[in-house]
Amino acid sequence: MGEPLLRINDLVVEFGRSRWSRFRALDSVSLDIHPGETVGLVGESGSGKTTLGRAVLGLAPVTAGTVAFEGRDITRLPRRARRELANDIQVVFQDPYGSLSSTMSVQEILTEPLRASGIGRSDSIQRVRTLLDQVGLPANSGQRYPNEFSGGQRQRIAIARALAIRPRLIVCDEPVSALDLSTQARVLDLLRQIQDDTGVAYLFVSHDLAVVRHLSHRVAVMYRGQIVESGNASTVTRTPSNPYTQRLLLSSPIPDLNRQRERRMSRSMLQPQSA
Ligand SMILES: Nc1ncnc2c1ncn2[C@@H]1O[C@H](COP(=O)(O)OP(=O)(O)OP(=O)(O)O)[C@@H](O)[C@H]1O
Repeated sequence: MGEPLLRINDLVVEFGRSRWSRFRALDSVSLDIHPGETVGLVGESGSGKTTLGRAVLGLAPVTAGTVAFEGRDITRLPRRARRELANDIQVVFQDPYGSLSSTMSVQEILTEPLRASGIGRSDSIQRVRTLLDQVGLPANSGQRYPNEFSGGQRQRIAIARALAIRPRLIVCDEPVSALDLSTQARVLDLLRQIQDDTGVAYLFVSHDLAVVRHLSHRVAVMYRGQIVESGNASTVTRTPSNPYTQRLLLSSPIPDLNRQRERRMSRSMLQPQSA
């Protein structure tokens, strides 16, 4: 494997002002992500997954360690350099309802990052068309507003926005956990399709081992701010060696999302797919 796209090295994040109230949310975390790779990050609530994603985005108070993107230290970038980095690193959040402005049309939502990166009006219009097509939304979606779409469709809009300026890495923080199972599977398939087409890498945060297995090449398991196990996605999610991962697996047995979806579809005999 060549050079990693992202290298997280011995990262420490602490919250709290005083020495006595300080809480270590990340404790010497190291993780690499390679171009075009999906690394799933699992762990129970409070284990530090979101904090790690936020640290990559420059949104967490890093006490020690480094985050490097394509070999460049991005741990503590000044605001302007961080804004420029948004061309390369984007994010998709969990909540497809709260993460999109309700007063902006889809066209405006998708044009905003294009304009911010200096892309002209006619190129933007063309790019929005391509993005809508890429995420499987109708061509006339641009004139509509987020509240006119379902949760799955909104998440497609959020994915289109993240893709707008062709990032190399997307931090996906629980991007499907607000969606029902069959919609989850379709959005995950979309993320994989986009990765095949564009070579984007994902840091995929989820508490759900089934979701992570569905999409990831490698999986890292977090427990109390540390990565306790990492490796090939199938090995970690089927035959984990760490006792904590084994407990996690027992507490959330993994259904096969595709098989569930097939069962559901054969039951409902192909209702229109709106997600
Ligand atoms: N801004 C903050 N100030 C203080 N503590 C915080 C802050 N953000 C996170 N924490 C703490 O850091 C720990 C890790 O939180 P984090 O949100 O990263 O966990 P998580 O694994 O993503 O959990 P969940 O699956 O519930 O989202 C938790 O104990 C949390 O309370």
